[in-house]
Amino acid sequence: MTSLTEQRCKPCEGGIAPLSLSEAQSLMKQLSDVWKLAADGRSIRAEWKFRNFYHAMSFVNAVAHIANAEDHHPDLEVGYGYCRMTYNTHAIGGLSQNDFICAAKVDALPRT
Ligand SMILES: C[C@H](O)[C@H](O)[C@H]1CNC2=NC(N)=NC(=O)C2=N1
Repeated sequence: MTSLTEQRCKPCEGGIAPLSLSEAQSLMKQLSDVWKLAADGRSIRAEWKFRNFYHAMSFVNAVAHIANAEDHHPDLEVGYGYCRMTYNTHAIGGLSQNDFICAAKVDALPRT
């Protein structure tokens, strides 16, 4: 199995089925415990705490780099000392492999 961090997102503009709940549950095993699968299986969500605003923004900038490189973009809430992040694939109204690839790459970022 190729690890998620070694995979690249594929452009998605619809036309594929979202991952089933059991497919999503299986991919969750490759992510860190910070990621939670929504009860409806349509998104994944994580929250981190940081020392201050600057550290949160530094993390979010690294996430922006991943989003740009993969052309797949999280929904973000960021403020003093925290960041909350949701991935889903808007084009299909649910989860795709792209969401898990990006979440794994976020997991691999250094944390300060
Ligand atoms: C072609 C390109 O992959 C799409 O426009 C992308 C861009 N980023 C995206 N990000 C997310 N989260 N969902 C999408 O459906 C999506 N679509």
